[in-house]
Amino acid sequence: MLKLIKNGKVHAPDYLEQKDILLIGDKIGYIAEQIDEPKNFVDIEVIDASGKLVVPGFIDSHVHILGGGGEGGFKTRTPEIQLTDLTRGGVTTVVGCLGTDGTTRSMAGLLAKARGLEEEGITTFIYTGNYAVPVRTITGNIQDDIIMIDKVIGVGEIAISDHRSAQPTVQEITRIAAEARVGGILSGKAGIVNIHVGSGSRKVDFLLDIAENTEIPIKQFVPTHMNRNQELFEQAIYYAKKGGIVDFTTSSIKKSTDHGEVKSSKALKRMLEEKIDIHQITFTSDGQGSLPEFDENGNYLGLGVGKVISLYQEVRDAVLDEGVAIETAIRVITSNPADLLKLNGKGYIKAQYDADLVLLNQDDLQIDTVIAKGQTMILHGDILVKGTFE
Ligand SMILES: CC(C)C[C@H](NC(=O)C[C@H](N)C(=O)O)C(=O)O
Ligand SMILES: [Zn+2]
Ligand SMILES: [Zn+2]
Repeated sequence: MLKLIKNGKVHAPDYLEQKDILLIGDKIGYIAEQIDEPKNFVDIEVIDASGKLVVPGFIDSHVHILGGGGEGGFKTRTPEIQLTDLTRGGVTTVVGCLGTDGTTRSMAGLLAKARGLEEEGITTFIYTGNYAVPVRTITGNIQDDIIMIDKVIGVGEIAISDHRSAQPTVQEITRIAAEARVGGILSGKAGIVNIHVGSGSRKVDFLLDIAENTEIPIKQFVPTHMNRNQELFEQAIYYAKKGGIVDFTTSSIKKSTDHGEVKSSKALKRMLEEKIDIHQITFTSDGQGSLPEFDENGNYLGLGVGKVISLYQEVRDAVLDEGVAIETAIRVITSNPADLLKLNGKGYIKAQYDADLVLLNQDDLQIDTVIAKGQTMILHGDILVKGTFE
């Protein structure tokens, strides 16, 4: 199947100005000043991108695709994701994870859901484990999961500094990172440890300790929710200046009880003002994850549900409200997760890369068209492909 995307302003994320892009099957074939349909040739679908920006498909590297939650009892177990929850947010690659509940949500279920979404048209990966330590794997061993199961790219989300964590020791987190790292090395994967950072006073002290006192590189960890309250966000700046990766959660509880969360778009702006390298920053949505609230004694107050749609909304706010350049801001949901998680063929508009693209209206930066693995999922605002049960 051939698709020709004409006249778009391309942010690959580097700005390539106006280019035509020829998609060949599920790959980007050619990018050139001008590509015209030959006469008397096979059928080519032409998409006119005049007045549009063309950017790489978005990567949401922390989504509870199987559903999550449960912190308020069984009725608060959140619903699993549907395909268009992802594609409406421009997401063409997702990394699924489990959270607090590793009993009624299993790794087998997470892998099956990831495979289901892949069959429905997007690219999926998963982290093995959930909040708990020891890590509940598929094969019984972290290294074996990463080496033997294609979709497993690392471990997570492992909870620290949280009243819902397993209260792991630094040694336990070190051992998990060591196993993930070697599993990654032996399989050509990132072997990243996705760390859930709670509201506890120890913040990411564990990770600074490990980076300081072991051979584990600081970039083996991706600590998420680093904008969940002001004091953690201040440490995020310090942690990034030590070379660490910082991930901000774009879904938000409106009235957060944690001394107020820092809106992701504002967090990004502040990090750039602090001269942090953009390549160390990612956004994830925590989609379908629960956003529970607890009082200072850890009593449950209520919960919301994360939304994938917030991922790009926060990037758009960073551009429109905080004055961050689009080719900078877009990196946090395209080339940065692709590079950090070693997602081959993802995150860039380049020949031979996967045909994952999003077209944005030039005037309001709203999502217009979404193409995943060469298939048009949304065209000029119309949803063309829905999930099996949508
Ligand atoms: C960052 C805050 C607002 C949300 C965050 N969500 C999760 O970690 C996922 C959730 N526990 C689940 O298992 O579905 C939290 O609970 O702290
Ligand atoms: Zn979390
Ligand atoms: Zn989560």
